[in-house]
Amino acid sequence: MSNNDAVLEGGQPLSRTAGLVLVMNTPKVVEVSPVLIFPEDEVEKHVQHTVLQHYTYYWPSESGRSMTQALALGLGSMFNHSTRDQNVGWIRNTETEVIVYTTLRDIKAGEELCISYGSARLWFPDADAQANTSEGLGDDNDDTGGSTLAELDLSGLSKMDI
Ligand SMILES: C[S@@+](CC[C@H](N)C(=O)[O-])C[C@H]1O[C@@H](n2cnc3c(N)ncnc32)[C@H](O)[C@@H]1O
Repeated sequence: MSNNDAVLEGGQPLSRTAGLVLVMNTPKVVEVSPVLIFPEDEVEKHVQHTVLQHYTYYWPSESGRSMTQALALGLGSMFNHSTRDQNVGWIRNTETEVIVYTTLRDIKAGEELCISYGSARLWFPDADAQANTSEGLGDDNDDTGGSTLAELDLSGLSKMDI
């Protein structure tokens, strides 16, 4: 059993597709996902024409262009997005080629773990934003058109040793 087996399990959360649910109270690092990096030419020719585009993260490229993308292996591809209550932050480590996912607040066992896909427009109807509407909290993020997970600015976590 790996550490991840003890922390996360599959659930049926927000999107009614797969997601991740916490099985113990508030660990700090909930997942470290190695990444599979797609160079720019592969992104242009292949990735952006497939469902993989909905799972990949922007990854810094040698050329400085932003077309390089990375697929998180392990559980990193299974986090759903929350507009209302993101409880997990993430950050790339480009040296070790992993994405590290870290709790942002106390989280109880049984809660869904959600990251933010960033401020770009979402490419799916946001179940979390719709929940906001039903609670009278407004709905300003039910957009479509974006495609790739964007980076969250996590000051203070950028020097993690993982
Ligand atoms: C990175 S995957 C997350 C895992 C995905 N739920 C699955 O079953 O494979 C991104 C996809 O999850 C779904 N998703 C994530 N967050 C969502 C949300 N807040 N509302 C609705 N669908 C969501 C969308 O279909 C999106 O394309």
